Amino acid sequence: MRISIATDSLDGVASLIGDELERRGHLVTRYGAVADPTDTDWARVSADAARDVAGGMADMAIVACWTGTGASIAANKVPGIRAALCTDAVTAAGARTWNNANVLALSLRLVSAPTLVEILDAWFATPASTQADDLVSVSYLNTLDHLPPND
Ligand SMILES: O=C(CO)[C@H](O)[C@H](O)COP(=O)(O)O
Repeated sequence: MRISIATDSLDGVASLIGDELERRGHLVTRYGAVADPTDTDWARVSADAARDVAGGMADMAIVACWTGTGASIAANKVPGIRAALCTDAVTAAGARTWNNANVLALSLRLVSAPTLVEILDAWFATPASTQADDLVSVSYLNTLDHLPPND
């Protein structure tokens, strides 16, 4: 797969994300600190990676910051993106199954190297659900991109 990744620092597992993806045979595009250590704007670099997915230049993205919250919020601002902040493999599997998540957001504070491997194992092994109720929910989620606030 083509996977865009972004981090706002080189803390924790930041550098391992791209290395682990390449070890699994994915084609990785790097944004933010993992491309240039001085590029630390979590909002912009997360949106850059998410835009690759929305624009069809990447199949998925992984965005990370210290908490994971800013990275996930920024990615979710990009129309077409369903970013999920995951701290363990069970959450990652659920994000793929129920949310058809196309961006994985990570906390560099919370995710250790072994947990990163578990999360990636679950993320890539789990397809999106084809159950009718899940398809309805994800379809509704996609309409939210185009609704004015409060509608
Ligand atoms: O978690 C984050 C945003 O959600 C950032 O990684 C955090 O704010 C970065 O802090 P600093 O600029 O002090 O390194």
